[in-house]
Amino acid sequence: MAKLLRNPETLEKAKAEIEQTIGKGKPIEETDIPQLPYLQAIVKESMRLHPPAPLLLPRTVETDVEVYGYNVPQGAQVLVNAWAIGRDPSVWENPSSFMPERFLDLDVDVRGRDFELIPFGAGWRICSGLSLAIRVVPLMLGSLINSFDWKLEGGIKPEELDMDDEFGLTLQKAQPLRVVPFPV
Ligand code: HEM
Repeated sequence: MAKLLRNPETLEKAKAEIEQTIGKGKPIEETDIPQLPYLQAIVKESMRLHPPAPLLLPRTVETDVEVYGYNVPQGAQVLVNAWAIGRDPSVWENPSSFMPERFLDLDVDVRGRDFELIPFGAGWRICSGLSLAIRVVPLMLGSLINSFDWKLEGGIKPEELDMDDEFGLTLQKAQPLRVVPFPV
């Protein structure tokens, strides 16, 4: 929601997609999500820039291994920086720009298959709530977009909205998002 209020033209495009596909103000069902590629692209782009678990979960190396010329000894604790991977300029064009459009023609998924986008981790210990989350997050976001018009509180302009992250085991928005909903 913060990304959309910071980028009103993206919010308008998402709204238009939902209105054309489902109808203004109508409730969205889980089965509608595959028909909403732009909404899904917004979720991917938000997770690329702000992965909720920025360092995934720590791993311990079982045996000595060499990775790209680096020796990683048995017993070492390894943290995978999904936040940095999502902003790597050698992988992503204009990495810090919020551009959901980049995913419309890009076959990159969040299910742990494409290592450039791993908000749910990958491998044996991949998030076990992934199937639930990838259904619920677009459903929730789409419902918020289609049920209300949104305004930033206190006359704040979109470009003034603070988008800093606060780092920890999970990633939080440094400043809370304050918005006023208006029923459509
Ligand atoms: C947008 C929502 C979510 C995100 C981005 C997310 C992300 C993650 C990440 C990054 C990990 C660590 C994976 C790794 O280190 O490779 C993880 C683990 C886990 N997640 Fe999620 N998660 C989400 C929602 C959920 C939900 C809804 C549930 C449960 C209903 C859940 C349950 C778990 C569990 C149990 C683990 C530990 C798995 C293990 O260590 O074997 N997550 N999640």
